[in-house]
Amino acid sequence: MNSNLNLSHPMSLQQLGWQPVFQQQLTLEDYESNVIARITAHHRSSYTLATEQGELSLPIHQNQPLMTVGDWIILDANQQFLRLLDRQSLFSRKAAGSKVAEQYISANIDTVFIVVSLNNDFNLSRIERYLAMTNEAQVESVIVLTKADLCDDVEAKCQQVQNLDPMLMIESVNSLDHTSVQTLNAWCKLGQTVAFMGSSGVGKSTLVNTLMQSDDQETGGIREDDSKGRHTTTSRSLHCMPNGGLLLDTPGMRELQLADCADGVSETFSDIEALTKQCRFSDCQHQTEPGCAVQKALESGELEQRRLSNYLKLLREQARNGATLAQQRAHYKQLGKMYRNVQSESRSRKKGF
Ligand SMILES: Nc1nc2c(ncn2[C@@H]2O[C@H](COP(=O)(O)OP(=O)(O)OP(=O)(O)O)[C@@H](O)[C@H]2O)c(=O)[nH]1
Ligand SMILES: [Zn+2]
Repeated sequence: MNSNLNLSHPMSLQQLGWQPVFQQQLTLEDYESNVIARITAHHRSSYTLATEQGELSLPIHQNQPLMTVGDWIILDANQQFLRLLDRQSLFSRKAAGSKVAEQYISANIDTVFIVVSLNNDFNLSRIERYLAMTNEAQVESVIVLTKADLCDDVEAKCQQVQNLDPMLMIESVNSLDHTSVQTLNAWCKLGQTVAFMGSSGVGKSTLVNTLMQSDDQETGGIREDDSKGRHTTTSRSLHCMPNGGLLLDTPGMRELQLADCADGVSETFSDIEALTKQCRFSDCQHQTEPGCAVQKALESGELEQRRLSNYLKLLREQARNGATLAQQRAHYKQLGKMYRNVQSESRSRKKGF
């Protein structure tokens, strides 16, 4: 398979990730004169689209529906927006500071790899939370347990995860090892759209880099050659994988962490949250305080210790992931600044300043 496929070039619908289920949404006119396009990037005022004729840009207009990377749309022969095709799957989250506005993160992903490392990050409750998110988005998920090379009870841990659900697909890998990562290629076949999620440091970037490397090409990564043969980081969010699959990688997808699941935690542990409202002190830590309704429920057997521990743990993780998110944003900002500085420096040099 050619690893130099680039979404800016003309590609077949199948190569762009078209699935047979979308076919039934097409009209005769679509076949005859309209253009089928997939959104490959979402910019401030436009979308980048991939089509069978090559890349297009579509200005964002207020009478278009809310759309996101991965969406399939129909344009007329003059490349004007006609309609959005019904989605197979959608990741969304509530916009910060708002209770109603939804932000769309990605659409029409076939498989999400939930990446969890076999060392520090290994946590069944977290896996359950990610599964809740992928189920919500209606996406098939595969649990990828990384750092198998650093773990001496891989089998036992895989079994623990399998106990959550006998139907769950689980792969353990060493993300740095090309051969080990090959098992994931079963989900990255021609036209399959995949994405990665998981906490910071579990090995998502490493996995992506290893998977993007074909045997004959060392560059890997989500970089593409510009006309001068240099590597430039593309602003596109969909990338062709050596095996024919499409990788959907956006900051939004990477940031989809437990921090976005506060509601989910409250909902899952609504019994405990109800108890906390009955504690004598509003800032009760539910440890040794007098009049603690949570401790009382523990003593009476109404509440299981395991469940309480899990709840407190998820709350702590949420706080930690929230911090990581802020740190990540600062990091990206810094990178952007550095990149701009390098660019302006090289421009100055060219001008002979
Ligand atoms: N030994 C070993 N190290 C790994 C493995 N996967 C990742 N690492 C290392 O773990 C560190 C973190 O990996 P990353 O790929 O940056 O993790 P990430 O999930 O992309 O992290 P963020 O970019 O913060 O979201 C790096 O030093 C990797 O080399 C693995 O399977 N085995
Ligand atoms: Zn209490």
